Amino acid sequence: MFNMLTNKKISFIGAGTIAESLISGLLKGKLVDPELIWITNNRNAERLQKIQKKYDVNVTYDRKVLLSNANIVILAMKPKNFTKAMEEIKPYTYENQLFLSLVSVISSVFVSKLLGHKAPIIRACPNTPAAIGESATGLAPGNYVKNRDILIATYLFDAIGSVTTVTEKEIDAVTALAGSAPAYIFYLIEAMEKAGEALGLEKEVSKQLVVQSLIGSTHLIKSSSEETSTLYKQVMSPQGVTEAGFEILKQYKFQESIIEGIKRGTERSREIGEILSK
Ligand SMILES: NC(=O)C1=CN([C@@H]2O[C@H](COP(=O)(O)OP(=O)(O)OC[C@H]3O[C@@H](n4cnc5c(N)ncnc54)[C@H](OP(=O)(O)O)[C@@H]3O)[C@@H](O)[C@H]2O)C=CC1
Ligand SMILES: O=C(O)[C@@H]1CCC=N1
Repeated sequence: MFNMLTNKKISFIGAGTIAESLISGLLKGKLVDPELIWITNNRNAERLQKIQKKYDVNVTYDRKVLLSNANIVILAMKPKNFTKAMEEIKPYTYENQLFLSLVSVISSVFVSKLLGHKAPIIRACPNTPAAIGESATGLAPGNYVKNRDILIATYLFDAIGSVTTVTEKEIDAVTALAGSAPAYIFYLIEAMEKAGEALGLEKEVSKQLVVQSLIGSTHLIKSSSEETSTLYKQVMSPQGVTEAGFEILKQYKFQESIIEGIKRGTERSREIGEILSK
């Protein structure tokens, strides 16, 4: 299949967790030439050197060099650093560049306002499994986006996992659900590891059992047409081991806490967007 990223210069504003996940996934998938990846950060020169050494990409603090002839600009800084970072790049940005904003809490209207021109903006919320080509990404086309821009963005994120296109109104929920999901899952794994250890199992034995159970369960749910509730009820023998455990989960409102957590995350995403877009 034709590689839509061939010969495209991709410039990253931000060299942190999610930027590295994307770079790792793109290079592992041989989608882009490291020669055409450029990256900067705020001031952590040691971090930039580490990224350059590990991935053989280009690093610079010269925004003009970073952005000259860039086809795709990936905004990967934290919301609190967004405005300053945009002020620094604005003079070197052009309307024919596609902006993929991973700062998914900030509206495309605000991004366009800071750019001061009509470059296409697509809000994207990947997650850290992008590093191994397993991201769950939500894409929300923003301002001045043409079909070709969506095709390129979809191609890029599809190559490092799965992509779902949503509206800008939905991206806050996607950020809280999918962007944060790896943290929720690792938190669950940690709890199950601790349970194993509390019951006298070796830490590594607990981890191996829990992680493989998660891998198996995700593969099973992906290949099954059954309802999720059916899949967990199939495990439960009446008055058995699992049912006894579920009584405690229900007593501690396990599902309610997850639902409320993701709702709060969605709220927080909207709050940050509103605060920063003033
Ligand atoms: N982490 C995740 O799983 C996900 C994160 N996101 C979003 O991605 C964005 C980045 O998150 P994450 O990677 O975790 O954050 P990190 O803190 O790991 O990385 C942020 C990066 O932005 C850089 N930066 C700060 N100010 C500037 C500036 N003025 N110019 C250029 N670069 C700058 C930092 O540089 P320095 O180190 O020098 O300060 C750092 O490299 C956030 O908006 C987050 O909401 C979205 C989905 C998932
Ligand atoms: O926690 C955060 O704000 C970012 C967005 C989703 C994952 N990390």
